[in-house]
Amino acid sequence: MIGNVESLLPYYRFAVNHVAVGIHAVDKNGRTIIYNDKMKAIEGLALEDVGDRSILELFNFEQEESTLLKVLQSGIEQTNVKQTYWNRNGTEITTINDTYPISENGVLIGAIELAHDVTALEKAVHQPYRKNHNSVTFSDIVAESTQMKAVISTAKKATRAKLPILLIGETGTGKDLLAESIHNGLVQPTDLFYTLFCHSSDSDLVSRLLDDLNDSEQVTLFCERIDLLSISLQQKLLSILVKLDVEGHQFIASIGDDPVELIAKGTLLKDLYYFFASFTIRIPPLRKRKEDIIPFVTAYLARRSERFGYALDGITPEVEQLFLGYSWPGNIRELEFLLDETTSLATTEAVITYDMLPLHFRMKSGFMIDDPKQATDFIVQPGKELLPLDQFMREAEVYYIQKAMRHNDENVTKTAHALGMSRQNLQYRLRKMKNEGQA
Ligand SMILES: Nc1ncnc2c1ncn2[C@@H]1O[C@H](COP(=O)(O)OP(=O)(O)OP(=O)(O)O)[C@@H](O)[C@H]1O
Repeated sequence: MIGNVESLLPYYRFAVNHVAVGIHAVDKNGRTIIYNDKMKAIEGLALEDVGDRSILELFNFEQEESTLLKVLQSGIEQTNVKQTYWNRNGTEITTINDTYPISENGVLIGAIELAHDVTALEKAVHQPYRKNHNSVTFSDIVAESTQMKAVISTAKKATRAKLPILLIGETGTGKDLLAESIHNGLVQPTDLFYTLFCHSSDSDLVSRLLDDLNDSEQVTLFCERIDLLSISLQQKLLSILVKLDVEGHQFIASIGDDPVELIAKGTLLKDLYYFFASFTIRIPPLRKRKEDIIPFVTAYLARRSERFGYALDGITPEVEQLFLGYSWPGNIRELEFLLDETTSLATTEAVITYDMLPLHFRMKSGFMIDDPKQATDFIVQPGKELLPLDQFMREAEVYYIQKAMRHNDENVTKTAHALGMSRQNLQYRLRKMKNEGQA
């Protein structure tokens, strides 16, 4: 250090308040002693607010969730910890924190937290393509399977055809993404991409269409999920489309099921279907193109680590097998949400393991194995003799209880609660497993 501490104080003060990292230091009683400008900006508080109060009073988190307090109590540093909480103004904050104990002459005197604000990034990654990028293109679409490659190649032809386009696919298969990519790839570009969200309960939305679309502009009108509009609104939409149908506009619509079935059920107006049906693209559900699952996971993790600098860059073979076996009724959207949920809890892990997956998914993926052959393979292995049922059930019970205990940090009370049994009952089974050498 050059110069004495006193003369350096103004420099330290300046540095602390201009650095882009939130700094919060507390003394050994948990009282705030440093709270810099960036931290105020992150947490929406002022030093006067922080003054004499302890951390617990200021924020709505439980004692065990405050890393500053944990470090103060344990004396052990905690780095790369992600925290999402609501401050006293009710604002949601997500930070990645490094928290260190501060000691002098071997005695713990306080703790300091360095917080990187990732609130905005966290929100942005939720809808990674559509909300983030101004301009989604075909290269943003994961398409490893032959079916998806065919979809992209047909969609590219549609950019030249100057015909209305109908996108057919289950929820979450990527119809919106494809519509935007088509718009951005149009050989004769339009001025505006306008989405008509047909699942809004606002019945005026169709009426407003004519006012919203300015005569002078050429528009790509994407009518999202026309099958969710009432038949009378579909009639109204068709009459507007016919009026608008002049050279230069591009019309795209999407539906969530087979059009013949929708028409038969009375949820899709035949004439509206004919208006769009000149160029039809079917996006298959994810369970029919499993080759896209792992590439999507890889692309998702790469994008995330690029943004946050996380180490998480893969999944274990066990998770891969589970993902490939599951039927994904919510398609890519369901996979994306699952990855959001799993990675938002990750801290320093390098790969996603089975134990990191949310319990609801582990439960349901156990029952919703898509391929019955694969489901059988877990239990009935070729070339192996079948176990008697009661032995199989005993082994399954041991396996399930061990997993449940691990998931609940070996806490008997929590595990018993999660398994819907009494503490005594679980303790009895654990003792029995131990005596039989299974735990
Ligand atoms: N092939 C893909 N590659 C990358 N991301 C995808 C792909 N398919 C879907 N997604 C992502 O999955 C999410 C759901 O996609 P999208 O909203 O386009 O589905 P959709 O078929 O329009 O669903 P809905 O019918 O419910 O509106 C989006 O975040 C989208 O970016």
